[in-house]
Amino acid sequence: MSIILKIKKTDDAKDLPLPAYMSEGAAGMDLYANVKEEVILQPGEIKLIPTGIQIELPPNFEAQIRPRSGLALNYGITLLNTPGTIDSDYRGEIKLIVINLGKEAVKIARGQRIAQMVINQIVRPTIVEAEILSETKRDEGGFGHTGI
Ligand SMILES: O=c1ccn([C@H]2C[C@H](O)[C@@H](COP(=O)(O)OP(=O)(O)OP(=O)(O)O)O2)c(=O)[nH]1
Repeated sequence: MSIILKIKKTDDAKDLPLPAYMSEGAAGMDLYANVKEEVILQPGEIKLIPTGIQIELPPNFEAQIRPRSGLALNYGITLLNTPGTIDSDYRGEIKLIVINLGKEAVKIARGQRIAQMVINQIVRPTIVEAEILSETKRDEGGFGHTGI
């Protein structure tokens, strides 16, 4: 399926590249850190890192912002709320809630590829309150009920 994703750079990010897919089959496009100068994240520290982009998704689509595995494995850098949800009616700058779960301080430079964004189609069902739900063999069993 091919859709259009409109991306607007914020005024302070005109020099950064547009997000891009880094390989032919990449699911996520990499997002850049729109920080004025280098930011240091101490172990355990959380910072809101702007990406310099605002987007317009078609209705019934969402964007998920996710960590990059290399940064997670090598530095313990991840997104606290992964996957972050970007709603189709959100027009603000996309920002990343970045946390350093590693043991060392980590530097984030301007223009660094800090996270990735995956576009998904979503289903918004009509919500119906019900007193009775259909019976199943599993019934209320869960949380390892079929064995570990
Ligand atoms: O990591 C994130 C998560 C969200 N957003 C933006 C886009 C999203 O559409 C909006 C609201 O996010 P969410 O629904 O997760 O936040 P909320 O805490 O439920 O706030 P709201 O009441 O504004 O929906 O904030 C980001 O830029 N980064």
